[in-house]
Amino acid sequence: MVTKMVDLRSDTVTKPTEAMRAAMANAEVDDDVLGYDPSALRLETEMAKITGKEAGLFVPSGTMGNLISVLVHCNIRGSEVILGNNSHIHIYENGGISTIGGVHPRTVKNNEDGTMDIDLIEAAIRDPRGEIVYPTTRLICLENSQANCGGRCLSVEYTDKVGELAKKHGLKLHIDGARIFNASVALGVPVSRLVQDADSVSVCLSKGLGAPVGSVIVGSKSFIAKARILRKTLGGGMRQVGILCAAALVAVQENVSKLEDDHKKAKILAEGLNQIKGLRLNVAAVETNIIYFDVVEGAKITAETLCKNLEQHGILVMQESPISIRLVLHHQISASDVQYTLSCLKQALAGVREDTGI
Ligand SMILES: Cc1ncc(COP(=O)(O)O)c(C=O)c1O
Ligand SMILES: C[C@@H](O)[C@H](N)C(=O)O
Repeated sequence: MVTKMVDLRSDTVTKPTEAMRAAMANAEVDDDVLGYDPSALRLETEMAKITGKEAGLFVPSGTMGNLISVLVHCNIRGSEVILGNNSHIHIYENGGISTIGGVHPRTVKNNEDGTMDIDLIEAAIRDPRGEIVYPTTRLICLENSQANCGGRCLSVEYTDKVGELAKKHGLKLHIDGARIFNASVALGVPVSRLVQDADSVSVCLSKGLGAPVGSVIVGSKSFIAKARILRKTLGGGMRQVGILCAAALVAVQENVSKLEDDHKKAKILAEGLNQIKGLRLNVAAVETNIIYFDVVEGAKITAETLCKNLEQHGILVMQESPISIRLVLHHQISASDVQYTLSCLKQALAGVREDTGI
């Protein structure tokens, strides 16, 4: 009988803390579509201040935050956005920028470190002289930290270079900052400096910060005014949303300081995984709270079987491919959970044949 649950599927799985529940129960609320919900206004003001932008807008999800941002910047038919081939917007958002917004994606290969080569981004920008045949490039999207590359952090120097490139070509820059706080903590750079050149940022409160719901888009006042209208168009306008914003405010106030511990636990887990025969990963690539590892050919177990084995021991993980598994740390994973996970993995891989050369 499983006596312990260790949920490493994602940092989206956290449950609201008692402080969040109390804040929700006592939240000051009003009609947010009419622009009067005091808790929403407080959260939006706080997020604008933290990110160094003029204004913010609470949205139900990071997916909607990215969609609204892209559609505001690319509001003319035939617009094209340059984004990573391994980006969340391109892979996990149902192609919403195209299916809903009619925006054409132009992907550039994400490097292992989450970046896209600057020269390849520039080469992807359409030549205006070809406008009779080409879409028109209007936006560049970055993702920091870059989830599918293993939670890798984009440096402030790199982000500034992309910002300069966007300005040089009259383009806008959006940052999918679902985990921008993780990047800020890992790099030791304030969020406001990391996103300084961005025209818009979508920040998830429901990931490492542990809020039950929501994201905040930040940008200029005029950008946010357009985003507010589009949020309503998409059905994201909510009434007494202060109930959710009150929990999100607690998350911002109480959980940013816990992110460093998430990263430390991820590193300890990665180093432990690296000692287990049959598993392969790059420990140096673990910069924040996300770990990807492979179950190598020749190990006596497949990734699928290993996930089932772990589940039988109360450990939930995400299988990402026939051989790779993702683990995501968050503030509700303890140091003993990390050790328990390692002991279950060691047990599952015990007896890997020496001749596998792994
Ligand atoms: C990098 C990144 N961007 C955006 C999202 C979308 O957020 P949501 O799940 O709230 O739609 C996620 C994950 O959920 C993500 O990992
Ligand atoms: C899978 C993806 O959509 C989600 N953002 C996660 O990282 O869990």
